[in-house]
Amino acid sequence: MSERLRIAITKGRLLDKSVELFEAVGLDCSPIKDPGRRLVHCVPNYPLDAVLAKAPDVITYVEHGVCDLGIVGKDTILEKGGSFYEVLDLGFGKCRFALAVKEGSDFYGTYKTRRIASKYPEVTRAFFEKKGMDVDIIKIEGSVELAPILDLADAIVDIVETGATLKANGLVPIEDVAQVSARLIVNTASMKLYKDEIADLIARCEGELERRK
Ligand SMILES: Nc1ncnc2c1ncn2[C@@H]1O[C@H](COP(=O)(O)OP(=O)(O)OP(=O)(O)O)[C@@H](O)[C@H]1O
Ligand SMILES: O=P(O)(O)OC[C@H]1O[C@H](OP(=O)(O)OP(=O)(O)O)[C@H](O)[C@@H]1O
Repeated sequence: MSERLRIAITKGRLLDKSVELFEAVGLDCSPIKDPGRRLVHCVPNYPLDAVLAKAPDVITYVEHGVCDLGIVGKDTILEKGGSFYEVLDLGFGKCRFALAVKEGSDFYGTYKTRRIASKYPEVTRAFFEKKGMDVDIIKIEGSVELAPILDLADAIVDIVETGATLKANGLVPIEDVAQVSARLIVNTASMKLYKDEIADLIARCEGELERRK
């Protein structure tokens, strides 16, 4: 009798593509496709329960072992960090972190300490530390593009997918910070305790990702 695993899946953008991948490898995800307000769903034909959570909480549940696996964006992993195995790049949820400024501004030309607004202060801090630049970082919770428009910041570090939001708000990306996509992560103890069960799910996903190439 194989153990019943529990996976935390990021709600929102990544949920549909996660369901698509699991259905492609034979898991019946019909309960998850119409979740309503229910947060825990059982996959009827595979020993897996799905927990629908906010991105940073996926990492928390996997790190604490209350979920054996998780699907979360590389952006959240870079921002929050943590102790778990990152076992697969799932190939969807593709976007990137970029440094962006108001069109026409000379970000690198000034000698004053620059102010950077971001929803991802740790990613921002690491990026500028690597460049040996001292910056002031202002944490913004969303719609980060407002910060340079309101002259709160000289630049932002934010997620860019199509570039439409930057363009619509008169901002331009001047440097890429990191590539982002959805990742499958695994609790370190679960990887040992449920090696065969986890290996089966990883192998199924790897096979499907190979077929998609
Ligand atoms: N254009 C995008 N904006 C934000 N996240 C994106 C985008 N494209 C892909 N992603 C990926 O989707 C994941 C979840 O995005 P989603 O919009 O569902 O939640 P969120 O914006 O991070 O959270 P919330 O807006 O609820 O605070 C992100 O962590 C990222 O990995
Ligand atoms: O390059 P684009 O295709 O325009 O996508 C990038 C935008 O998408 C996200 O906004 P969203 O409103 O989804 O999330 P937020 O609440 O974090 O701003 C992100 O914060 C950017 O603003």
